[in-house]
Amino acid sequence: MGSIRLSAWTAASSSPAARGFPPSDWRGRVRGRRRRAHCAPPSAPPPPSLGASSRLRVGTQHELLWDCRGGGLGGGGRRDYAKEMEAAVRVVQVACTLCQRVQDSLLLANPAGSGSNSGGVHSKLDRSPVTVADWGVQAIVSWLLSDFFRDESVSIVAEEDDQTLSSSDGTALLESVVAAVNGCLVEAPKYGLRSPEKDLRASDVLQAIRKCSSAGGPKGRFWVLDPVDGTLGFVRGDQYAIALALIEDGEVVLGVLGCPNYPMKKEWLNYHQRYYRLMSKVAPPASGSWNKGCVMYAHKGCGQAWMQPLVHDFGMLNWHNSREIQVSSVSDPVSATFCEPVEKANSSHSFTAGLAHSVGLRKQPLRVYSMVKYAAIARGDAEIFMKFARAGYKEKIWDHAAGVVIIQEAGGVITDAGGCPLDFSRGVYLEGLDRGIIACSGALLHHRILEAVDASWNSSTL
Ligand SMILES: Nc1ncnc2c1ncn2[C@@H]1O[C@H](COP(=O)(O)O)[C@@H](OP(=O)(O)O)[C@H]1O
Ligand SMILES: [Mg+2]
Repeated sequence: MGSIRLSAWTAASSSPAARGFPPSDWRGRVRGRRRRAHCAPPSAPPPPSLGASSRLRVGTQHELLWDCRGGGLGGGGRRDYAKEMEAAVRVVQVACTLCQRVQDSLLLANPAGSGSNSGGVHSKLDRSPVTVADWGVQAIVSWLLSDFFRDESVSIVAEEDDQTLSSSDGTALLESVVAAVNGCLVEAPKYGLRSPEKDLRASDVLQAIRKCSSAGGPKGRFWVLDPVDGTLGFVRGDQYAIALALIEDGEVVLGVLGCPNYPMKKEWLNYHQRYYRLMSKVAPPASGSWNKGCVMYAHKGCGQAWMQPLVHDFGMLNWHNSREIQVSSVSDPVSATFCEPVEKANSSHSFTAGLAHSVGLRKQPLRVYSMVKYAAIARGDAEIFMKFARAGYKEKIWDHAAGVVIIQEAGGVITDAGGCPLDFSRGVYLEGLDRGIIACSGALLHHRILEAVDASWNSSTL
């Protein structure tokens, strides 16, 4: 089982970030594979004082989440995506509930969380795990978004397809997915959403899953969903995320990250881990008994990112519980913490160890499953995220879209290793990605990591 060192999380500052703009020699300057010749410098978020006055309004079903001046309706012609954000946050909250229930039952069936094929964990063609939660989340997100935007066509790019469920071997699995979906949709009103008039049938669920077959691209608007990001963490009772983003004309305009095992305060992580390990041995923990997770969200150009607790079993979604998040102000490598995937098959631990050494990072890396790493950077729990996949691996847009916009709006910087913004306009893959992904709380650290990559790339085995 992969290591997770959440208990080692240090008290990195979450005070307002020192947000430098990228240095002037920002453009891709590197040799090496996958290098793009030119790219625009990454867009830096506006300082918070420049028109980012926000307030939460609570009221009708379609209330605004905030008034992001300058980016709001009628403000400089840019849309504020309030309706879309409202829908996305509510829908991700429902999805988190579904995931928590499925994870609880998986752990009850298999307390060791070995990730084996028993207890409802199945294998995809690439041998990665998939569970009822992956299909269940995809079905409810598809159904709820389509219902929320009744008059508009909703286009979704998402990770799962319906082949396994539609096959003759998939009947029992499909039944489990349908039960999980209906069990959550019936509670949609407490999240401010509509329930279906009657339970969805298997064919409705399959149709909702199938509907998520958009191929993305440079034009138009589509949602991007990773129903359970970090499935390995999910089946091991560890961190995972539900990631939903909206892309318009190739740009991520809003992102929502549901992190059901990532508490509102990092100090609670320790407690969560111990509690969960203990409880999963004796009985399924009542998901609603305490607020163990959070949902983060941001929209492009607002200069702000937000976090709210998960809605628990006896609660209702309440926007007043949201609070602003910001990246860490730490810019000294000695005090900085970097995170990376748990699985070294997903990112070279040896290469990042070399980078860490040359930049002067002293702390042990935090190895965390899923886009919770993006959440950690956005909230100031860590300063750096690095991912260097093996040559030939193509990163998918759903693994990054939501996290990228949340980090940027919280004050961070994220690019590929050549300093170019990630390109979400070219289908389901991040085509043209130069070597790896680097996210930092500030431009200074980011610049130093890029330089270290340049200096060590040619002698690496990547
Ligand atoms: N060989 C590989 N190299 C890099 N990333 C990979 C990979 N195989 C899978 N991944 C991606 O890494 C994600 C998990 O991220 P992490 O390693 O940070 O926890 C997976 O998301 P899913 O779990 O949604 O499939 C998957 O998209
Ligand atoms: Mg993923």
